[in-house]
Amino acid sequence: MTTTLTVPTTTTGADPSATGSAADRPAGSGTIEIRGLGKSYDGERYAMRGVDLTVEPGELIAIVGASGCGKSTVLRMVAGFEDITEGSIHVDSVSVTAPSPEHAVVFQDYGLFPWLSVAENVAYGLKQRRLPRAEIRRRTAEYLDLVGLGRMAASYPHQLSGGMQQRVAIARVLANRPRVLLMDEPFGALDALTREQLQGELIQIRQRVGTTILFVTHSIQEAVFLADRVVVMAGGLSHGGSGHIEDIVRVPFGQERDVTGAEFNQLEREISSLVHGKAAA
Ligand SMILES: Nc1ncnc2c1ncn2[C@@H]1O[C@H](COP(=O)(O)OP(=O)(O)OP(=O)(O)O)[C@@H](O)[C@H]1O
Repeated sequence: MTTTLTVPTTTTGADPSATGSAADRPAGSGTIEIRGLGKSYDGERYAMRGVDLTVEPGELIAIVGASGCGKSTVLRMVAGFEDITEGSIHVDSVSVTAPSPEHAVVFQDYGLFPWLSVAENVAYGLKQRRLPRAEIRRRTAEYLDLVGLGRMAASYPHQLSGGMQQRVAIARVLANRPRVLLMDEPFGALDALTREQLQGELIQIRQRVGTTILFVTHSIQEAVFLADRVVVMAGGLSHGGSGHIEDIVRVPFGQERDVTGAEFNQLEREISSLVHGKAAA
């Protein structure tokens, strides 16, 4: 990947001209506080344990780590899909106990309803929430425009490429104006070029809406390219212990991130060493 894109270093300020963005919310919205979080699936062994993390409003945090260390478990617990065995999660001081459009997830497999048009997919959650029709129409158009699919509103998912389907999935979640956006390997099913393109688009979307994002990825390069901080998880049941946070690495780069740059590659290597438990190169 040779892309050089503009990335905000501190992103608490959403584009104030963006209508319906997180900028509409009071200052300080979009905080995730995770304290002493642990999960046991069998009531005996902990898949992950002792996870402490505060995500600031507007921040993009990437979670990386070897398979089985508990990345998705953490994300699913923040989403409210999994019971918390020990510890707590709060989003804007509200305890997470169940799924909610306030902390919605974009998954790798898009999850669109094939029998609904693109616009109907985006409108679906808004209808469930019984928003007024005019508001549903307005938001659907606004968020489809945000992801560059305003002209595809009447199409059906099978008529779209994988990248376009994932953009619809992002629009559908953002139309609910969530406090936090959770993404579990969202670009993992895409070819390399489309993945690169969607990474760039996520940066632009983020600049528009300013939503806090928690992003799980297997790609260290993707993490360093997108994130303000990279959470490195390690361990896990297959290593005879519990998954845990090994380190949290701040990405010190400014607005331009060149994935071919020496400093970028050095940080990738350092994070890779943390993931694989080796001394930094
Ligand atoms: N529903 C479940 N029931 C029992 N064990 C589970 C369940 N979900 C996950 N686990 C176990 O919890 C541990 C952490 O799984 P998790 O999917 O969170 O890891 P991960 O870091 O996201 O892995 P990967 O990178 O492979 O997606 C693994 O040992 C896994 O087998």
